[in-house]
Amino acid sequence: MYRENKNVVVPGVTPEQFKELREKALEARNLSYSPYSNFRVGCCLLTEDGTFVNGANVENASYGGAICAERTTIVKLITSLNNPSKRRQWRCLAISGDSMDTCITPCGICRQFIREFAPLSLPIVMFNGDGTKCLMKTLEELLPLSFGPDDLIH
Ligand SMILES: O=c1ccn([C@H]2C[C@H](O)[C@@H](CO)O2)c(=O)[nH]1
Ligand SMILES: [Zn+2]
Repeated sequence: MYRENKNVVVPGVTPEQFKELREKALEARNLSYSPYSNFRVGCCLLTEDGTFVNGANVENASYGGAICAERTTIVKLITSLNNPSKRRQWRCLAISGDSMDTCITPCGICRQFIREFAPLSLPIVMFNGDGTKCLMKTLEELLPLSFGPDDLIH
């Protein structure tokens, strides 16, 4: 099920960019504020112009207020852009948890949040704790038959 990292080829992502995505997703866990779950998650998003945006999960004393690493990262990207046409120019999204055995996968809310901006073909790379294992799926594979902005046109 999991692939050896060295064999992973992500469409549209150079091997150098892949290494950087992995490093930044793992490193971003250090930014996590997760005193309630003690479950750190890091994320890194690569855009079409080669920009890397990172983020981590931010929890709250009112537990339901937690924001996942993926949504932190996406909100950082969207609110950093002056040019709205860049909002949808995503190349790859990578995430990492601390588990060495399993590769973390995005929750349902985050899958839908990614769906708002990314193409269905977006590669999503999911790493284990030290980046030696990873899973790669497209957004469409993680969120089949999805509902998105275009569906609101009536
Ligand atoms: O893909 C995931 C899954 C969980 N979390 C966070 C939310 C919460 O802070 C903690 C435990 O669910 O992990 C993420 O950031 N991303
Ligand atoms: Zn989530």
